[in-house]
Amino acid sequence: MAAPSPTTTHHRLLLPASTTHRSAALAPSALRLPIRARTAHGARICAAAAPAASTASPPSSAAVAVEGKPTVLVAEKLGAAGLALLREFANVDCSYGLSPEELRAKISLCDALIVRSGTKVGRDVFEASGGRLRVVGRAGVGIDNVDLAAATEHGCLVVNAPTANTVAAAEHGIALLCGMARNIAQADASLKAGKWARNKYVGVSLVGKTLAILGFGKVGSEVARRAKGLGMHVIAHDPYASADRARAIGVELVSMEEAMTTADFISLHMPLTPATNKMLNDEAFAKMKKGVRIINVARGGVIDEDALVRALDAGIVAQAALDVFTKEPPAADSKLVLHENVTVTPHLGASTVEAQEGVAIEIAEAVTGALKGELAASAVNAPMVPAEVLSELAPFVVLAEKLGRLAVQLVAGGGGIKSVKVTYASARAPDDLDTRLLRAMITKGVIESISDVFVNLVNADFTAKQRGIRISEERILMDGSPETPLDYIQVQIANVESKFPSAISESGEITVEGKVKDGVPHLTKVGAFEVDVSMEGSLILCRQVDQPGMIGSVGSVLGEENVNVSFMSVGRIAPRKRAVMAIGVDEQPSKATLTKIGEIPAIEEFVFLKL
Ligand SMILES: NC(=O)c1ccc[n+]([C@@H]2O[C@H](COP(=O)([O-])OP(=O)(O)OC[C@H]3O[C@@H](n4cnc5c(N)ncnc54)[C@H](O)[C@@H]3O)[C@@H](O)[C@H]2O)c1
Ligand SMILES: O=C(O)[C@H](O)COP(=O)(O)O
Repeated sequence: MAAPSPTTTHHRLLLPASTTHRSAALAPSALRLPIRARTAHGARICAAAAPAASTASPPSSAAVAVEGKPTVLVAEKLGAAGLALLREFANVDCSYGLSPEELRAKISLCDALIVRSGTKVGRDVFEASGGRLRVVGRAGVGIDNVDLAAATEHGCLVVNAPTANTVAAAEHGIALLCGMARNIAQADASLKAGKWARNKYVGVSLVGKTLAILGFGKVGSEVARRAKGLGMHVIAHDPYASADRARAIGVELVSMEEAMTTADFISLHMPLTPATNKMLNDEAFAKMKKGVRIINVARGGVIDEDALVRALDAGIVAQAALDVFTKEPPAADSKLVLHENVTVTPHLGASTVEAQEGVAIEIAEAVTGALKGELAASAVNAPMVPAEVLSELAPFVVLAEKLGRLAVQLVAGGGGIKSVKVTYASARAPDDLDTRLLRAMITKGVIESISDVFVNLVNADFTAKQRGIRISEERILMDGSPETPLDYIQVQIANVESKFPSAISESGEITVEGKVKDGVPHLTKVGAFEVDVSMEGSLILCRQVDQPGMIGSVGSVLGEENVNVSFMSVGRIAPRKRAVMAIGVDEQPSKATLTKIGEIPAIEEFVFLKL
């Protein structure tokens, strides 16, 4: 029998560069998420080689880049405390005000990018990064300036800083509300222009008026609390908010219709999404009470700005106070900005000293954590797996990837895989076992073995779908203690031929099964044959006639080439019939040695696999 050529894999590290040894996969560091790719830290980092930043930039702080450290490009102003945190871990290149071309040119030298709302991180940026960019940190809440789909497709994690600027944005909303009601900005400008126009700037009172909050999230609820303190009647519309939470603040959740028709003031606090884009349009303004006043510290795009100008001109909207615009900065001749009944600020909602320090720390922690391979609590394009779940699943994560890699190496030809079925056997109730990470790792094991695509938790599902591979999951409820999350994991690949036909189960799929024993992943089943080998190093699977001396024959062929056998296990259907022998080896045997094994008369088929 001709020896099969050793199967090569494209395994890339899941682990930080400091834990590159294979056995480290079982160390606590293995808990770290497979976010980072291609260990960019091996790559040469030289900010000086990057194109010069625009003249608006401060001197590059990564001028003395340390080799082996990741590079973080900070493209917009970030608080000092955040920069200090970043510098402890990475080469930090502060290049503010880059043009899109400059950003594209620089990005292939960066492992992470930090932006605020002023930098568009589109598909072009991910494409230009050449796969090196692993994390985009949005130093703020709104992520509408980041192409999340493109980030996901490129396996790039996007994290934001969701909490640190909440109060600042709410305070700015209240400032705009009060300032608008009392014409503060207009009166200030008028007095400075030498006028004393007391009659012109008579305001309206807030007490007893109805404020409708659209988007009752973090900022919306903080605005509500403060508005209640001003004696306003506060209602809110948010299809996803809990009525209990609203009630606790003394706010009634209402329909969009009711909010539109009853409010004296409307304050916007929803994210910009396809669903909220131009939510306030001609139709919405037509429903509003004549003389309504609008505050927007959310995103300009949630208002149809031309429709707002029409509503202002028609007197439907008495006044508007706007911090955000569809296009920022807006055109110098913007009718909306120049409208006498409109008060504007240049996107200052998050701009307090305190909020910016907080945001900088929040995003620096999220980005460095992600670069270290940890799951970020503020990830916006990856499923969140709580730390305790991650900790107990750690050895199963390793097992899952190895089973995926093993199963795919058993496929004759490697391509043409359409369906992978994963079975999790556990004593836990289905809703008590989070399998997303395991599924991602099996996908990684399968796809990285047959392609050059890098797979991580961010892009696993997308990559499988893109390659037309359906990953289905099934649960088997076992008797026993739910203490251990899983008894075994089985991976099956259907409708393919195998280069080791004994791996095909009775139901016709390539089947491998594994368990974790003492924290170490073990292969426990191949096809219908039960084996038990630790999944380390490489593996030779032989199917032979069950007869004395087989272990010795194979062992001595390996011994002749000084290949160390780490484990050996024989699974058989019945004595003296067929058996499958699984042999773990520390070194890769040469082709000649594999040929010799194939020539042992009782050996009917065999395969060499990398784990
Ligand atoms: N001007 C600024 O500087 C500034 C500062 C912070 C936040 N923001 C903006 O404010 C937005 C809200 O921030 P947050 O921290 O409160 O976010 P959040 O996620 O806590 O709240 C957003 C709320 O909007 C709701 N929502 C979604 N779709 C909706 C719809 N169609 N109608 C009504 N409500 C809807 C969500 O259910 C959620 O409760 C951000 O997305 C950001 O764009 C602006
Ligand atoms: O979404 C946000 O967090 C705010 O709009 C703040 O944006 P900024 O970071 O550009 O000030």
